[in-house]
Amino acid sequence: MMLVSLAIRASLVVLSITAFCLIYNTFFHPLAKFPGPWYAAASSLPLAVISLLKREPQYLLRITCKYGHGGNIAPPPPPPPLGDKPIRIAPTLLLSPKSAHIKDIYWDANHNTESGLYNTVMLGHPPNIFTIDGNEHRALRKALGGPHQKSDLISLFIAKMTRLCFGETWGFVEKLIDERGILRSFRDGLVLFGFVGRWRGFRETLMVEARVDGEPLSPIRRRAHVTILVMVGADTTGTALSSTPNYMLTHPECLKKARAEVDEADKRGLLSNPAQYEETKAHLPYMAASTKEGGLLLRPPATNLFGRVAGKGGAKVGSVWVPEMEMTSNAYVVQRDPELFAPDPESFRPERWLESEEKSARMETAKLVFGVGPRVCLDKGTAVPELYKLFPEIIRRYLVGGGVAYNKDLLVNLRLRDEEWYLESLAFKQALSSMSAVFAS
Ligand code: HEM
Repeated sequence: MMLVSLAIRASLVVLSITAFCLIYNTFFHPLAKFPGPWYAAASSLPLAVISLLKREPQYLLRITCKYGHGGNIAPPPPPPPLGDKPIRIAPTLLLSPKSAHIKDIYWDANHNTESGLYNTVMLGHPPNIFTIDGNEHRALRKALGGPHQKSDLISLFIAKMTRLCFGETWGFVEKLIDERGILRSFRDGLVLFGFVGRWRGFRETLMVEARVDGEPLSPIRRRAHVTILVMVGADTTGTALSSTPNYMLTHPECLKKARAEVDEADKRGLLSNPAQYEETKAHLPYMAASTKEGGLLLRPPATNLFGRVAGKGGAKVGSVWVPEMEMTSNAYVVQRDPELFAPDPESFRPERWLESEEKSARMETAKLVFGVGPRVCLDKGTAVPELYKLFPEIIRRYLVGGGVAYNKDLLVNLRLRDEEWYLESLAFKQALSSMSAVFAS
C-alpha cells in the first residue's frame, strides 16, 4: 500500500514538473516569441524522435517554409520560399533557414561555443575537437590538420577495384576491410547520437559525462582524436563519393556528358594518371559541377544541427536579435534555397554551376556542407580534391551502369573500358612486386 502511494506521489511530481516545463517553454521562455511548431517549442523530444525516424532534413525544410516568414502562414505552391526569420525547432534552439545568415552564426568568435547538441560522447570522450573552445581548439586544429597525400589512394582504389572486379581477390592481408568495425559501429551509433544530442532532457539529466584528463595530445587523447578523424572523415567522404555516381546513374544524359568530357580531355593528354584536382577544375568543368551538385549540394553528407551558443549580449542573425541561446543552420535546408537555386532547387542539374560565374559565386555562399568559420571541416582541403579526382578516374577507366534506390543499397556494375590499360597496370604491378622481392632478399 505504501509502495502504491509512493508511486502515485512520484508520478504526480514527474507530471507537475513536466507540465511546468511545457508551460514555461511555450509561454515564458526567452525564445517564446520565435515562430515554430508548438510541440517543438514545448519540448526537445519531438526533434529527437524525428531524427530517430531519419526524417530530420525534410522536416526542417518543411517547417522553415511554413514558419520562416515570422508567422504561421501556409506555404505557397512550389518552390515555396524558405522565409528569412529564425524559427524555434526545440525549446532552446533556433534554426535560421537563410544562407545569408550563416556568417552571423558561424563566423563571430563571440559565438564559437558549441551547443549541447555535441555532448553525446558518441564522438569520443570530451574534451575533444568538437567540444573544446577558444585557444585550445585552435591549437588542436593545428596539431590534427596537415598535408595529406591522397593521389596514391586514388590509384590504390582504382587498382583494388580492378582486381576485385576482374578476377583477383581483395585479400585480408591488404586490409581492405572495415578495421575493427569502426565505421560500422559509427554508423550504427548515429541514430542514438542524433537522438541523445537533440533531446536535451536526456542529455542533461541521464548522461554521465565521462572526461579524460591530461594534455591535449597525451597518448590516450591522441588515440581518441585519431578515432574521431577516421569516423567523421571516412563516412562523410564515402557518402559524398557515392552520391554523385548515384545521381549520374539515375540521370544517364549527365553521365554521357561527363564521359564525353573525360574522354576528350584524356585524348588531348590533359589528364595525369590519376587525374589531378587542378586538372579536373581546369579541363573537366562538367565533372566538377556534377560533384558539387550531387555529393555536396543536394546530398550534404553532414546534415547535422551544428549548434552554436549566442555569446554575451546575444547575436544578430539577419535582421533578428537572438538572445543568449542555441542557434544553428542546416545544410540540407539552406542548400535548397529557391531564391538561389530557382527554378529547380531539388533537381540534379550540374549545368546550374556553369551558367555564369556570378551565379556560381552566389550559390557558393549558401554552401554549409563543410561548415563555416573557425570550426569549418578540418580536412575540407583534402576531401574536396579527393572527390574531384576519384570520380573522373572511375569514369575514365570503367563503364558504369546500375540501378539505385538509396545510397545504402547502391549497386554498381563496372566494366573495364580499356583492356590494354589493365594489362599494362597489371604488368607494372607484377614488376613492382618482383622488384620488392629482390630488395627484401
Ligand atoms: C565530404 C567529406 C566531409 C564533409 C561533408 C565534412 C563535413 C564537416 C562539417 C559540416 C563540419 C563542421 C561541424 C561543425 O560546425 O561543428 C566538419 C568538421 C570536422 N571535420 Fe569534416 N567533413 C568531411 C570530411 C572530413 C575528413 C576527411 C576529415 C578528417 C579526416 C574531417 C574531419 C573533421 C574534423 C576534425 C572536424 C571538426 C573541426 C573543428 O571542430 O574544428 N572531415 N566536417
